[in-house]
Amino acid sequence: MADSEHPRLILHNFLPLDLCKELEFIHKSCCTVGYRPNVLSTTLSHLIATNSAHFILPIIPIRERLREKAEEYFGCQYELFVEFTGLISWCRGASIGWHSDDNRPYLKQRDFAAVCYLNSYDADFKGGIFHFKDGEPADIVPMAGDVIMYTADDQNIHSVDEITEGERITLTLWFSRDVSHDEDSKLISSLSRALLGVGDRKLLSYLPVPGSINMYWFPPDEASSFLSGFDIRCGRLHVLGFDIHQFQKTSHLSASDSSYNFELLSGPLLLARENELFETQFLNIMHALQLVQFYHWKFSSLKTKVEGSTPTPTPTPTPNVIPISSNQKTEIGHLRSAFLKDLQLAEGFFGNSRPIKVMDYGFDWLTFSAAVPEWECYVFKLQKELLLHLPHWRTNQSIFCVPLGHVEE
Ligand SMILES: O=C(O)CCC(=O)C(=O)O
Ligand SMILES: [Fe+2]
Repeated sequence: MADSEHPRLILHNFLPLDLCKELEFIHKSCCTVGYRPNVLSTTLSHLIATNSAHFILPIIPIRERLREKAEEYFGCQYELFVEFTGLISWCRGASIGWHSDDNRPYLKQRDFAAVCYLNSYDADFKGGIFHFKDGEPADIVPMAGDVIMYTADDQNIHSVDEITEGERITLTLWFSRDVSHDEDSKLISSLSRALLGVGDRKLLSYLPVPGSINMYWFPPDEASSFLSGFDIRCGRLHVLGFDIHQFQKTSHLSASDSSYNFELLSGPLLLARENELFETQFLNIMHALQLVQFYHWKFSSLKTKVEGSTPTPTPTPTPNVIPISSNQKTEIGHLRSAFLKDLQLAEGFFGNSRPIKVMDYGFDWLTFSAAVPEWECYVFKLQKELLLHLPHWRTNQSIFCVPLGHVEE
């Protein structure tokens, strides 16, 4: 498949599709504006910093398998450290010209790259084809579950075509032979700090806390004034048909008073859709977004449950939905114009993808409200697993899968 001048490896169907969907959910719930134009990213350190460290867990087994695969294929058994792990998405307009991945003085420690495609060309986005400058295979059409690995030096100069529609999502890792660039030790110390005393506030510990507002503003150079562009979290909610409403109205909203409005995203919120308000309170914008993304991820199974066609139908609570008053409608409109200054830009950035059309087709609040307890179970289980893993990670100063057997629900 590869020659010795261009060491590279292509693995088809390396990741199961349900895992790809899970990672997509994590990214769409937690990402910030990224390191390149029109790129969004979710780093492991950001997950830790925003009280979402439990989302690291689904990534750990893949990370381990990829490191083993790289060591085996490139002939460096037990020599590699993970230098960086991140979920990365490229939205409309993103591209990268010919480059090697170690092409900056501060990137010289990078020896190998692994890119896992979490969604597919054509079905989920257009453009975004990967090209190697020399050697075979030359062109890689991203397909969910496939992985490419290559040396980070100039034996594997590559480029990615511009994304013209949709959002192209990857899990990307770089490996280094240099232990001083091992990300594990840094992650373990921030994890230890973040989870200190977690036992005392167990019930709150899996609820996300937003990072600073400018991390979520697109384009990033507008984040000093917030006069144009949009908040990516509100943008994601908007393209899925949701608006936000302030839980408790404390004073008259002014769309021009941005600092007041931005604090509002860190406080309790309600979700609205068309002419209805869902009365379940969310802790902040991250919490609301996570629920919407979870609903989106689990849509089919939630729908099946609610419709009672499973052998043991789960009883679902009646959703607390009320009609929106005209005052509330005005307030919702104010929030929308404060956080989505450029509505068209937001729609173009995230829009036109298949799952959005699927959701439009079958939305109902009953199914949505069924997502709330399911989401709680899911994050609580991850949180428990994390707390069981952490002592082992601390002892070994390494992040790895600990065979813990069945973790109680
Ligand atoms: O996402 C890809 O296919 C490759 C991205 C890339 O070349 C990079 O991030 O350096
Ligand atoms: Fe690259």
